[in-house]
Amino acid sequence: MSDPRAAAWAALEQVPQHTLAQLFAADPGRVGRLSASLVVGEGSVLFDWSKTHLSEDLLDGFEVLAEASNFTEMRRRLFAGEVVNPTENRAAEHTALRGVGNGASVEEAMALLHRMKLLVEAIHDGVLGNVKHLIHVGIGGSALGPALAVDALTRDFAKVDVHVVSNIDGVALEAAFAKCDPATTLVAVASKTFTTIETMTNAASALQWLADNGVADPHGRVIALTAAPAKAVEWGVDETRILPFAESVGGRYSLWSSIGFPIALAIGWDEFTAFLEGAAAMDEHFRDADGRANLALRAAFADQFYTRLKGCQTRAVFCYDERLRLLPSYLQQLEMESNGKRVTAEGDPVDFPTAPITWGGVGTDAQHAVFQLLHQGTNLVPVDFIASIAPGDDLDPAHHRILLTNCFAQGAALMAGGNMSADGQDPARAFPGDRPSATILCDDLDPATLGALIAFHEHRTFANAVLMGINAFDQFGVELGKKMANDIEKGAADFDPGTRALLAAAGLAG
Ligand SMILES: O=P(O)(O)OC[C@H]1O[C@](O)(CO)[C@@H](O)[C@@H]1O
Repeated sequence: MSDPRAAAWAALEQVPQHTLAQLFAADPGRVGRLSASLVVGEGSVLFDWSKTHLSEDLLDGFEVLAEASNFTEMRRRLFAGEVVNPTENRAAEHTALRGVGNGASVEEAMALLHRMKLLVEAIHDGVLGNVKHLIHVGIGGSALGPALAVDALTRDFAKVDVHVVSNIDGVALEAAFAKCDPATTLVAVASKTFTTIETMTNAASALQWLADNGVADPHGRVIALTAAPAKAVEWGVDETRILPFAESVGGRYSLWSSIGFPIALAIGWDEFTAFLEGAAAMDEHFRDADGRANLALRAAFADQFYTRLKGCQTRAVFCYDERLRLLPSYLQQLEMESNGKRVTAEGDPVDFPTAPITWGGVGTDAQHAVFQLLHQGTNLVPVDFIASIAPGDDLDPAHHRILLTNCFAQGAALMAGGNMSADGQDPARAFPGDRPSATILCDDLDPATLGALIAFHEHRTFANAVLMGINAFDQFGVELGKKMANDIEKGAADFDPGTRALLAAAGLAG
C-alpha cells in the first residue's frame, strides 16, 4: 500500500481489541501508564485515560499513524508560525500569545498584549471615569471564550461586571441592558473581521441605548477588539481604544488575544497573565512530548479509535464543576468548527468520519437528564469527566464530596456495568458496561488551570486534524447560510417554495 496513512489504519484495524475489564486485569500498571499529571501554575492537572480502550498495541499502532501523518513536522510548523491552514494560506499563531512560538510572532503578540494591559489598567485606575459594567458584544470565537472564562473565574469577585452578548435576538441585549447602568458602562465590540452582522447590529443598538440614556459621546465608550483595526476606525472608534490582534489568530483560538479583554478587565492583569501562563505550560508539553506521552496526542488517539474504529458519532464532556458550565459550548465550536470537514487538507473527499458531535453538560445535573442513554442506550458515547479537587464553594464540604464521588462513580459504573435486579436477570435493569471515559482532575480551578485546560483541547483538536489529514483552521461551512440570510436582508434571494412560504408567513416576503 503506497499511502502510509492508509497502511497505518489498515494495521490498526487488525489490532485485537479488548474490554476495559480485560485491559485492567492484564496490566496492573495500566493506571500509571495511562494517567499523567502536568504541573500548571501552583498546582497540577491529572489526565487519566486508563478507562479508554487504548491498549499498548493500539498505542503502538497510533504512534505509527502519527508518523505516517507527519505529526512531528505539522507540530513544528504550528509552533514555527508556518502555514498550517492551506486553504487560506495562513499560520495559526494562538500559541504566540502565550509566549510559545516563533520569535517575531511572540514579540508582536507581546507588544499587542502590552497595549491591552495599559488600557485595562487605565480603566481600573479610572482614566475612563467610573466603569462598573462592560457589555461585550461578539459571536462565536469572539464571545464563547470570554463568556466561559469570565463565568468560570469571577464567581467570588470581578473588578468589572461583564455581560457577554452574542445573539442577534434583541432579547439577549435587553437582558444585559437591564443589569447595567449606562453612565458606568463600556461597550466592547469584539469581531475579528469587524463585519459580522450580529455583532455590528448589537454594537449599534448598544450605542443607541447609551445615547438614549444620556451618554453624550457613546462612541467614546467603545473598545474595539479586532484584527481589522481600519474597519473599527471607519465605524467611529478612536484609535486609542482599538486593541488589534494578528490575522493569523483564528476566531475560535482568539480568547488569548485582545478578544480576552473582558477577561482581563474582570479578573485583573496578573490573573490574566496566569491564564496565559497555564496555557503556555500545556503548549510546552505539547511541543516537546512525543508519542503516547503527549497528553493531547494520546487523547486524539482515543478520539480516533472511537470515531473511526468504533463508529461513535458523538463525544460528550461533563464538567463536575458549575464554574465550567460553559465549557461544553466552547468545545463545540472549537472541535466542530475546526474538524467538521469533508475534504482533506489537499481538497480530496474523505472516506472516513471526521469530527464527532461534541456535546455535554454539568454534573451532577446531567446524571438526572441524559446519563440514562450513556449507561443503557444503544449509542456508544466516549465521555470526558472534568473536575477539581479543591471546591469552588465555601459551604458544607459535603457538597463537594458528593460532587466528586458522583463523578468518579459514573466513570466506574460506565466501565463495570452489571445488573441491578434482585436475581440479576432483568434485562431492563442490565448495564452492559465496558463504556469508556477519561477524567481530567485539576488540583484547583484557577486561571492557570483553565488556560491549560483550554490549550489542551486546542492541541487535541489540532492533533486529531493531523491524524485525519484535514485542515483544522478554516471554516467555510459557516458561509453559505450567512450569505443566504444576507441575501434575504437585501431582498436579493430566490428561494425554494418552502422557504418562500416561511418568509411570507413571517411577513418577510419581497
Ligand atoms: O469575530 P468575527 O469576525 O465577528 O467572527 C465571529 C465568528 O464567526 C465565524 O466566522 C463563524 O460564523 C467564527 O469562526 C467566528 O468565531
